[in-house]
Amino acid sequence: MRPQRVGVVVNPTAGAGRGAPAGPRVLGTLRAAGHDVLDLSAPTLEKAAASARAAVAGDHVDVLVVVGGDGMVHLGVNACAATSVPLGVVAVGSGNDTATTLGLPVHDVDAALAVIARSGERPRRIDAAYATPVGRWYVGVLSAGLDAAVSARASADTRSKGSMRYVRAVVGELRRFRPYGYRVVAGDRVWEQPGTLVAVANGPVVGGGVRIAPDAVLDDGQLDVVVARAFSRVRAATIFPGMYRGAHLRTQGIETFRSTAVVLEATAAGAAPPVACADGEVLGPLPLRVEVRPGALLVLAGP
Ligand SMILES: Nc1ncnc2c1ncn2[C@@H]1O[C@H](COP(=O)(O)OP(=O)(O)OP(=O)(O)O)[C@@H](O)[C@H]1O
Repeated sequence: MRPQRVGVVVNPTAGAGRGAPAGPRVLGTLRAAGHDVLDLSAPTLEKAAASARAAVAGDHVDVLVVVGGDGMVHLGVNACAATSVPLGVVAVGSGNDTATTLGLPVHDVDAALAVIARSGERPRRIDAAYATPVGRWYVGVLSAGLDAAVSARASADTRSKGSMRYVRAVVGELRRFRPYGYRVVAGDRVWEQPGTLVAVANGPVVGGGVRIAPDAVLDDGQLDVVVARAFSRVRAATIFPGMYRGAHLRTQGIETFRSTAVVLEATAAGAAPPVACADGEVLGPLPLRVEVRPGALLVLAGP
């Protein structure tokens, strides 16, 4: 990559603190390569997102590099989508689902920087999904089902550590689970019933390796919608492990369909669906409309 203006956003808390040492290494390596590096990091996610967006929108950077997990990719997507500024990813998070899907190095700062340097002149164009009325982009998966409730509970749990936090969240949400009332409209297809899960996938993976939409492709101009009917708590718990391999799609009552736009609504036929999250970050409550914007994002991910 020829010397240019590179904006960098570091999440020092990513990957249980992996982001902290990765930050100075990324900044130092890029500066040593002759780039004009602008550190856009901030003490909070909101401030970092605002400074990244302002730098891209104000034409202060030619490239944006995020250092962290899927949440930082989400931040980068929301700054770079529908612009000509490509996004580079140094994946040091806990899940790194988007980096994995893009075939990027994970937990290897030097290898990630090498990919960024190599792809600088030839970024890859991928689709991004745009959700309204929240006005947010995402690249991975939007979830508005039991998995979203679990991840919201896990993020709110500040007492438990590491994977214990996730285990507690699964147990807690399964205990209180009652099927949610959904109406999903995708093209001329309407799916309306009490259900366990609704996901709108641009990429295939969510939640640190769960292959929720194994056939989703980042640059096919389509969204893969995955819906699951109302399952009992026990049945939901037995289906879950197979989701890491995508085996859930063989389960009766779980369907998938493709569309370029999807509307998700809550109905009174079940409990209120959880607040939706996308790329692992909270997005907002239903109703939501999601539309794929083909080729809206440039990523430094090699050819
Ligand atoms: N200074 C900061 N800048 C950005 N995000 C921050 C900051 N401090 C804390 N965070 C939190 O970090 C979260 C994003 O974490 P990120 O996704 O980068 O890493 P991770 O959670 O370890 O990885 P993954 O999402 O891949 O599992 C945000 O939701 C935000 O709340």
